[in-house]
Amino acid sequence: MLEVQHVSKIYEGKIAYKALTDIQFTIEDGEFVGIMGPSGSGKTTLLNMIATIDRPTTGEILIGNRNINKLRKNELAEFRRRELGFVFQDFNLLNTLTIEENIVLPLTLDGRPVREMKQKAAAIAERLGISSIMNKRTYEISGGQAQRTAIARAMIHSPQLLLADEPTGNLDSKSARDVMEMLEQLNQEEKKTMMLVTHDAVAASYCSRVIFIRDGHLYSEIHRGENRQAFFQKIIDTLSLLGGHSSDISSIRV
Ligand SMILES: Nc1ncnc2c1ncn2[C@@H]1O[C@H](COP(=O)(O)OP(=O)(O)OP(=O)(O)O)[C@@H](O)[C@H]1O
Repeated sequence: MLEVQHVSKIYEGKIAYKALTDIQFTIEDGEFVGIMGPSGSGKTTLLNMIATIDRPTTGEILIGNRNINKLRKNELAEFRRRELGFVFQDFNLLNTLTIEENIVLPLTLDGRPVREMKQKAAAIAERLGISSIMNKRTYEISGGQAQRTAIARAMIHSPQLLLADEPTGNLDSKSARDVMEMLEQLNQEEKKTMMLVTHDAVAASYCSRVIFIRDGHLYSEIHRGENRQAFFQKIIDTLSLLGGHSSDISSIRV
């Protein structure tokens, strides 16, 4: 599904900075993978390249067997809109629209018929437990509901790959857990392929695999297995070996 092949990234400037060095990994169809690492380790840089927002200096990225670095600008925009879904820390919802209008936005951009949009929105809202807030505005809903809305919007066009950047960053621990359980369910029951960048070890413990990067290098990866609590502990242990600031490691709230 996703192949990151020998990817390096140098930010040119007065002093060139190598943010990523020879990163190589694969995400299979239906996997749920977390990316962790100390602040400045290159997580956002990596995500931006997979999101087709930025390009590697060397190396290739393939999504569903398509080499995204070979797509032209207009092809890229379409690829991003149709094949990828995005969930961000600050939800990125439009305040002037209702929840339903926010959810159908990707289909609106693709010019789909209104009836089809409403049907799809109703189905996904039901799935995510937000049917009752469809006519509300963004300022009338909670953070957890806002993130569920953002997930609904990211999934409504059935993208190949869902990318999430600190999706629990602005949520209290209860809402964070709800959102992660939702993502876990979408992954397990509907086999959605997901990649999540996070500082939050609890959020990462819902993934099936976590890849750690340090100073722009791949450091290690660990697999979850059956027990999420044990996986959380393994994540904490790896983070402490990785170093970085203690603020990078979220407080313990399994
Ligand atoms: N546009 C840019 N130009 C130059 N250097 C950059 C640019 N963007 C990021 N960097 C540098 O590349 C390194 C990796 O940054 P990146 O944002 O990918 O880290 P990160 O792991 O996402 O950090 P955080 O967890 O704090 O968000 C950092 O040292 C950063 O200063």
